[in-house]
Amino acid sequence: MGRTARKRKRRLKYRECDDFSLESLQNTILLKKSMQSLGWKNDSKLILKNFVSTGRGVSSLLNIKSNQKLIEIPYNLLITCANAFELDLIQNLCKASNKFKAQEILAVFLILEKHKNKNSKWKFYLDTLPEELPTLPWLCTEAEFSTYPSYLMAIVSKKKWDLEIGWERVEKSINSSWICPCCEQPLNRVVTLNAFTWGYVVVNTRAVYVDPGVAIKLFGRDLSNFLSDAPCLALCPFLDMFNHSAEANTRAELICVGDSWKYTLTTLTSYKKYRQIFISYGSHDNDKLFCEYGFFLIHNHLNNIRCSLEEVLSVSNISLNKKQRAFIENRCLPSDVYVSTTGLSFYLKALFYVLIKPDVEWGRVIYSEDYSSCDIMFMCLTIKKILSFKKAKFIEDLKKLKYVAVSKYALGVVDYMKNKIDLLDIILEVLDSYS
Ligand SMILES: C[S@@+](CC[C@H](N)C(=O)[O-])C[C@H]1O[C@@H](n2cnc3c(N)ncnc32)[C@H](O)[C@@H]1O
Repeated sequence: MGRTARKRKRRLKYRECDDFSLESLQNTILLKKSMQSLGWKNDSKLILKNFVSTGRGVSSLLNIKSNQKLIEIPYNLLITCANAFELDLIQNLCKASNKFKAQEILAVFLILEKHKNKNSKWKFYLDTLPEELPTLPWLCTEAEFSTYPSYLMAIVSKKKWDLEIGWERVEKSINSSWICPCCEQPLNRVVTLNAFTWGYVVVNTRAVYVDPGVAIKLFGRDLSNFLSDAPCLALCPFLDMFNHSAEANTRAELICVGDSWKYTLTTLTSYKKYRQIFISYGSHDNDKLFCEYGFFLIHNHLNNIRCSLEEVLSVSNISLNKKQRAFIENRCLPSDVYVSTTGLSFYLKALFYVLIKPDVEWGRVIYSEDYSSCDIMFMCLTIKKILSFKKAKFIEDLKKLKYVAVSKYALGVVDYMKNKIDLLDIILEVLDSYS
């Protein structure tokens, strides 16, 4: 082993030593005890730890094998819309308004239960929820948002808009004469914008998907009069402590054992004891991870840079004839058009081929990926031009953003943009080796 490798190993060892157990915290003790009293069995000997690399997460006192059940949570420990509809206040809210989204209802439920403090039966869980919000790019100020690069703005604006519309709906439905039953304050002093943002973000970053058919069957009531979407979200104590890795592979299932339902997670990846156990939140690139969960991975093999048909056309100086346009539209070629560290995507190559060979039968070469080295060279050179333009634009966007970024959310975007520029550099290097 060389000196650099030895140093790296020492540094890694040191970092692992910095991880520390959270098992002696009152919150962890209460969480585990309460869950066990409600039927949870910690068969995999899972423990909570703070990891230098990710913050709070999960590891085990045992080696975990591939295909092993990691955790099995009884359904009665899940917080679903059904729990929310047990509260009179939530029923009144629904009667006073158009339909809500499941995420909005769960957000209000969390606020009301947290506000009850000791009187909430969910205190054991609520006490484990972070106060601080993750670095979600849609929580920035309007001034910061207006300086986001246009491609990010397009992804983030829908999330920002959904939160704003959700709050508008909730705020409008709260009657100013309603009083909180536990403290007799006006309800609109308890359900505030800040509190709603917290609840909404908790649901966004921690909820799991449950089959809405099962959720409705177990509740015994149809919720379609109150909800505009399906009641498919649930908060799952302890299970929401696992962090994500692009390398992890997990299977999540809602299963019925005897007459009781359980939410189970099985890992298809093995883990050594005491090491962090990751799960997969889905096959997400950094854009998706950042927008939905407020973090991104420095190395994520699913990362890519999207290219639009217009960019390809303008840089290659080609105009399309009718036959080419029809082929591109019918086969939806521009839908999955990107370049990554493994090169050009299937559809990007196909798109190029249709552009540069206007008069041939395209199907055979495209579907067998039988491109000539000359075609590949042209594709790589053109893409390099597009990426160089993008890089210059990102650097310019970054400068503008740095100038106005104050909140941790916009500063998170600054880091995110730097990572995106690094990705462009890596892809440009990869393309150099092809051309
Ligand atoms: C379901 S929670 C996971 C547990 C969380 N770390 C905690 O302490 O409560 C999801 C949040 O964890 C964080 N997270 C998950 N995976 C991560 C990772 N690989 N790196 C950094 N943060 C991560 C993000 O803030 C995300 O919004």
